[in-house]
Amino acid sequence: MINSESSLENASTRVQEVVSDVTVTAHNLSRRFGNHSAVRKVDLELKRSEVLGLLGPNGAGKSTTMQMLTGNLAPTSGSVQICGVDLIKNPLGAKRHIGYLPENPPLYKELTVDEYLQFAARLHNVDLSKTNDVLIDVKRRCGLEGIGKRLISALSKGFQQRVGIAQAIIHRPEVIILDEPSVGLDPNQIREIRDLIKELGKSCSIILSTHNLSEVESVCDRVKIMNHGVVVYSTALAELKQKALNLEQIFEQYTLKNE
Ligand SMILES: Nc1ncnc2c1ncn2[C@@H]1O[C@H](COP(=O)(O)OP(=O)(O)OP(=O)(O)O)[C@@H](O)[C@H]1O
Repeated sequence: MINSESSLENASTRVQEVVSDVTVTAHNLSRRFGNHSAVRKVDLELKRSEVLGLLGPNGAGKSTTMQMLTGNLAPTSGSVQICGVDLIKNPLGAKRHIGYLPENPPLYKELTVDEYLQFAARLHNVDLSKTNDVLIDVKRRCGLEGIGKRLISALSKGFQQRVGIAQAIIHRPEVIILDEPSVGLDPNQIREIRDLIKELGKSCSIILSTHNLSEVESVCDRVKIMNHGVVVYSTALAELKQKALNLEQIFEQYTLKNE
């Protein structure tokens, strides 16, 4: 009896752990623009410390999906839960757990890095008395030490992207959503941004969108390929490796055949 009770307790603890381990759940997510179906019936689940890549050609529906996952665009149908909070019923509660870098980072380039990050901290309700410490920490994490007084307009594209990521993580969200984080960067900047994403992925859940297969292979644990608004393929990268499958061939197979 004692054994079965304790095993019940253990099972219940395990269930709680499994439940709390999931940070993002999207079910049946769809979005129409007039008659055009931009995203159809996307299901998605993300765990802590997992990096998910959304891969797809132009117009596949990646940005639309991310805008719905971050509460920036209302879905036509479907549901999203962020850390157990329903994004549609409780948007403010859910958004507290999300950091978002949109395709066009919302930078005020006439501000210095520090001024902009202070502004971002206010927007994310960071405790005023902690702002200085938070800025020091986020600049360290994003490799922005020593450039707090520089105007954002004077920074390279790679450093501007770091500032964009810094504003997304300033409130230490559990879920980070990055829309094409390395687009327009040179190879060195791409490597640095990927290293940063890998580092962030150790403690957060990350969803990133990209056209770049090598980006998925170097930073993601799982990939979903989208085409014409639908998830057409989904796998763990470890499984691809184990089966010696080639992501480029799979991408072509699932995105070219319906062109
Ligand atoms: N506000 C909008 N109004 C009308 N159509 C839209 C709108 N936003 C996106 N679309 C359409 O929805 C489809 C999906 O677009 P989306 O930007 O999500 O694709 P994507 O995969 O992110 O593409 P890209 O890689 O080029 O950024 C496209 O056909 C696009 O034209």
